[in-house]
Amino acid sequence: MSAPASTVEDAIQAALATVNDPEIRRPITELDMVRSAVIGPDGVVRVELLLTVAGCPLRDKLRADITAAVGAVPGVTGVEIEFGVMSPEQRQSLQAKLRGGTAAAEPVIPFAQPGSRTRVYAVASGKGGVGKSSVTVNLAAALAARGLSVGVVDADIYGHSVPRMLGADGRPTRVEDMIMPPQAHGVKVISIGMFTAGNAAVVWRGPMLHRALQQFLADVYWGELDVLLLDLPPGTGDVAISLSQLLPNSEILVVTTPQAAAAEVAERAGAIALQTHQRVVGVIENMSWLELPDGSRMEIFGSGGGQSVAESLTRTIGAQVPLLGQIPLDTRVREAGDAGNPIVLADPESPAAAALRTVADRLAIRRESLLGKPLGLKPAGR
Ligand SMILES: Nc1ncnc2c1ncn2[C@@H]1O[C@H](COP(=O)(O)OP(=O)(O)OP(=O)(O)O)[C@@H](O)[C@H]1O
Repeated sequence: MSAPASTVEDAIQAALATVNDPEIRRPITELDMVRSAVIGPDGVVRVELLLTVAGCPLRDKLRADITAAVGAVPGVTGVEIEFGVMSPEQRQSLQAKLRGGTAAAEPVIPFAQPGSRTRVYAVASGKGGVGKSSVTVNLAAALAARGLSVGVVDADIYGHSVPRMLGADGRPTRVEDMIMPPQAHGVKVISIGMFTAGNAAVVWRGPMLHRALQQFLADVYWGELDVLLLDLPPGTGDVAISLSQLLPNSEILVVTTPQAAAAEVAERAGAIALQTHQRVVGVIENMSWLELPDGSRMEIFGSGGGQSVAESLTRTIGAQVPLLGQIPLDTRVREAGDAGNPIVLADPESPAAAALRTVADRLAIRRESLLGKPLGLKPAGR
């Protein structure tokens, strides 16, 4: 005996509502992508689906998910899907919907809104090459592996290496003037490198950098993020200042090596927080030592840099700045980064991965303990 028609149709709608758009990660029904879904007398359901863009690379995934969900409804004998494309008006209304119903003329940065629950960490270093990007991608992957919703902005305009290190080499898709970020290892990533041709160098002045960063924060559809990490360029440049203006509640993570010369410049990068009234969440020492086959440690870059930056920032800023972790030198960190599979995932038992995970745990624990409460953080030093 077949079920009454209305019940089957309700069940089909309910099944469609379980299918998420793979990019936007919200149900296709909520996004008005399902134009029609009709069951014929033969039990075959014909679904007309509107894609956001014609060349949508995720068409096959949508087809498979819809077929599985609708095909499982009792009484359904088959599923046929016809793909169409949204009109400019439909895309505009989708964009307004994603922005929370406001077709804002001015770009709105969701993380800067009162009550935003997203923790924003800006990863800064004094010198280049200390492993800031490696630390950023590993923290992002470790936090995502804990089940948090994580985004990364590669704001290292001159040395953008985050997409490669995360293996996120897809191009962002556009819905009107909204940008859908590629994802890898559960992390949403956006980088200036995704908008430049090949390996072209970007020579931008302050106002252009500011605008690019604003666009990454406002025009990218991030969804509800638990954590947003920003990989800043080394030093105390324009991007750090712009970020503090765009996201005054962002917190700074300082990466240094144990070397005294690196530590001195790292202190300067951290001390910028005094002027920008940001909080410095802690210091991460990278390349701390190399473990030799006999188990002893060779301190290639000396020792004590991380601790000394933490102590000096604690004094300068007048608030506790802890040393969050020490990451050993390990060729596997580089190899994993080169392969687009961060070491916390590629070799989770290695000492470097364990040290990175411990730092990620400390960052995530702070957020979970605040879950459900407005953050209301007082900027350090005020
Ligand atoms: N703990 C580590 N052990 C071994 N190699 C590492 C480690 N950390 C980083 N590296 C390697 O060192 C190089 C520099 O690292 P990375 O690009 O992350 O630095 P960065 O501070 O972001 O540099 P820049 O700011 O100049 O882009 C990379 O080749 C990376 O793979």
